[in-house]
Parts: sequence; C-alpha cells; structure tokens
Amino acid sequence: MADTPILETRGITVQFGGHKAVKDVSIGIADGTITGLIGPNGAGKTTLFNTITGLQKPTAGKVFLDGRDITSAPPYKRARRGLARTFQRLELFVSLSVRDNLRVAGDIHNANGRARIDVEAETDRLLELTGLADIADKDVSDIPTGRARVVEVARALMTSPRVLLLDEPASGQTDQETDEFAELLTGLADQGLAICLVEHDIPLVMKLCSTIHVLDYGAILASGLPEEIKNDQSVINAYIGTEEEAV
Ligand SMILES: Nc1ncnc2c1ncn2[C@@H]1O[C@H](COP(=O)(O)OP(=O)(O)OP(=O)(O)O)[C@@H](O)[C@H]1O
Repeated sequence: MADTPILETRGITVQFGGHKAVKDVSIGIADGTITGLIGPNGAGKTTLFNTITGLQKPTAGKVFLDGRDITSAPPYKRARRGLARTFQRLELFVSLSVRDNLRVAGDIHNANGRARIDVEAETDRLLELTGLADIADKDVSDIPTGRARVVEVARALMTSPRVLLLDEPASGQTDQETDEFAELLTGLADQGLAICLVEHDIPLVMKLCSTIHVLDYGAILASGLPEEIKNDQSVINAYIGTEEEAV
C-alpha cells in the first residue's frame, strides 16, 4: 500500500479558553494501515478526533482528506468523502436491533451519499464479516458492551469509508472479543482501509499498529514503530509506566 497519507492533520491546535487541549499536532494516516494514537487521560485524543471529523473547530491548523483541505467542511461532507468514526461513549440506537442500526446507516448513506449501496446485501455482508450475525435481531440494549462496540464499527462500515477513526473500541470487551476484534481490524486494513485507533489497551495497540503517535498534554510526545514507542523513556515515564493509573 502507498505510504502517502489519505488523512493528514497539519499543525492542529485546539484551545478551550486558556487551555490548549491539542498543540500543533501533525499526523498522517495511510491507506491499508492501522495507526495508533495513545496517551494519558485528557491528553487530547478525542479532541483531535473531533477536529478531524468536524465536530470541533481548530484554533489553528488544517485537516486534509485525500489531498483536499476539509478544515472548514461540516461533518456530513467529511462523511461523504469517506471519513467514519466510532465514539468512546457508544452512540448507537439502543432501542433498535443490531441489523436495524446498520440499515439506518445504509439508508442515510444512500439519501446523502454519492455511490448508492444495496442496503440489505451490505447489511448481511457486514453482519457476517464482523461476527454479529448471531445477534442480528437482538435489540442493542440487550447485548453486552463489548459486542455493541463491534456494532458501532459495523455501522460505520455501512458508509463505505476510506478512513475509520476508532475511539477506545476495545473498552468493555472480553479478551476473546478483543482477539476477534483485532482480526477484524487487520482484515479491514488488508483490504485498504486506513484506520486510526485511540485505545488504552497497549498490547492491542502494539500488536495492530504500524505507527504509533503518543499525545501528552495535547502535544506529540513521540511517534514511531511499536518497538520504538515501547522503549521510549519519555513515553514510559508519561504513560506506559503508569498504565494502570491511566486506564
Ligand atoms: N468542550 C470542551 N471544553 C473545555 N475543555 C475540554 C472540552 N473537551 C475537552 N476538553 C479538555 O481538553 C483536554 C483533552 O480532552 P480529551 O477528551 O480530548 O482527552 P483524551 O485524550 O481523549 O482523554 P481520554 O483518554 O480520557 O478519553 C482535557 O483537559 C479536557 O478536559
């Protein structure tokens, strides 16, 4: 896969009053790769995701998708151009079935999007792909959190994204669910999807990601390969060494 990033932030800064939550962050996410974004609570990871998806206006800096400046584009336009995300606090339709959560996303995509999809066929395909077929007709309110996180990913995939941003997707998953989830993400990246993973499960991040960026107090503390990050003393001091406290 090409190393040219499909998604790029350049010098993103986000200031809330006198507090800089994100400071001059430049990262790139390439097709067919999984990029990790880690760091202590409050480091600015979600704020950076919100800026990339258009929920948060940056104080400074730009966001590029496929070479186009999308800094001023509203969230729905970014979604149309191939950006999808999941949320740290699940944002599913809890009174609907798993299947209907996917269908709704497909219908919205068809109403707003450019390339129409066959909603029924795509729903069935993604239920199989994500291992949700056995609970397809259950209401989301009746399924465990770990599997609901997979529903959120499946729903995001209904929009045929090119970039998928995942905010703590393994939180609440059992070890077995996390293993299956890791396989799913690897398969999606192998098919060309660019994935950015915010996650406190460090072993999972180390296993999946080709590049990892560490945020601390809003700024990039370190960027590199998993081995480099694992052995970086500043990262150990700021985050990995105190992982129990950070989670
Ligand atoms: N809307 C807001 N208004 C004011 N401050 C905010 C707002 N959103 C986030 N912050 C602050 O910005 C900083 C970064 O928060 P953010 O949620 O991005 O961190 P995070 O790295 O995602 O943390 P976590 O790992 O706990 O999810 C925190 O100090 C937070 O309190």
